[in-house]
Amino acid sequence: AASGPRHAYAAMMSDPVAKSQTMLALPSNMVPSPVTSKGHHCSSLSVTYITRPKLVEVVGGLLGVTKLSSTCAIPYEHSASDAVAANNTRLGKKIVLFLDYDGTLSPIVNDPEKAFMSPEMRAAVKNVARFLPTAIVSGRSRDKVFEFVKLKELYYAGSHGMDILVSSTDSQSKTKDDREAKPFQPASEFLPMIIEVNKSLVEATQSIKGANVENNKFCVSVHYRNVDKKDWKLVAELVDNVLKDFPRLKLTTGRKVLEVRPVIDWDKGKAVEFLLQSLRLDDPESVLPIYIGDDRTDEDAFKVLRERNCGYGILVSQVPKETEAFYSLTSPSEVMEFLNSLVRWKEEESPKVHDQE
Ligand SMILES: O=P(O)(O)OC[C@H]1O[C@H](O[C@H]2O[C@H](CO)[C@@H](O)[C@H](O)[C@H]2O)[C@H](O)[C@@H](O)[C@@H]1O
Repeated sequence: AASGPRHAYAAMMSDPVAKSQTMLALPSNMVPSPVTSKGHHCSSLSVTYITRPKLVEVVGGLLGVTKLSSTCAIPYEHSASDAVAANNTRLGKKIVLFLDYDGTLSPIVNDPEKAFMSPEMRAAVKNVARFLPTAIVSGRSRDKVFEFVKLKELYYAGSHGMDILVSSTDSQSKTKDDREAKPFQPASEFLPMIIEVNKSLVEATQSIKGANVENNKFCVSVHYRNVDKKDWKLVAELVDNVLKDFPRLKLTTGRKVLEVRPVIDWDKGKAVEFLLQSLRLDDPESVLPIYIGDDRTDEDAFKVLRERNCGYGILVSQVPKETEAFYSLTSPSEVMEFLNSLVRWKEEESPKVHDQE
């Protein structure tokens, strides 16, 4: 999913939201039912599409409470053997949560510097992290996303997973130097190049009203949300022109944003695999990863979970989209409700933990 069209304008136009508002209407025959996809172990359909299950179905399905109407719902067969394990889900698995930031924990706003999460959302994330290992996986730089989230108890993967901090006490590595947490940065050699391309992109787009370049440490975002639509093509051409001098950088797209990043084979999906391994949570028999995200780059993570047949992607979207996710929620506020549902369920499951606090 992360490898898109080579040219910026083609990438912009392949974004269904950018193309046409008329595409966004939800067909009446698609409400509400679960997501299905080709290639999954329990799918009998050949087309990937997403529809909108009710929040209660998402929560119920993931917690093994409510049986969904689809053959692609939940692997209930695990419940009998595993339910006795302490601190586990009703499916007998420990849930690990991966959360994208923009559009998932915070609403999309015009100014990327003002994409604050609400205090209520922060409380929900803090609460859920009391019970479940929780990681933020963002396209922002790790420092920037931490400034927004401000929760020390989480794991953070910034720059689309190219900057991951796992505390040494949680990681597999046991050498004495590991007392200090060290970030895992697979694109570190690209740092000087990213500084250079950031400068070139700022210069190239400075005359375009509303264009905004954001340095995300190992990748750069060129925002066109506030650019007059007639100038989108120009923005794309300018970005393409800059990239001619940087053959080791590639382009991906997000929501009204062109993302410039190293050509290395690393994305949010790889970051999820890395975190699961580092946290020793990569046993699919005992761990159920859940990844919630709204963007195209989150598809890499949904795909990893689907292909490993070990967890569930939840797409945050108000409109039907092709996706590798398994469920969808419509907005950050539904994400918050979902997190609060997880907390309530964990509190019911382990009243002693709750009472002690
Ligand atoms: O992986 P994410 O955490 O979702 O980051 C993806 C991009 O998110 C931000 O841009 C998006 O949100 C902005 C604030 O709501 C909005 O103005 C912009 O149009 C969206 O694309 C962030 O600013 C980018 O750098 C990230 O690449």
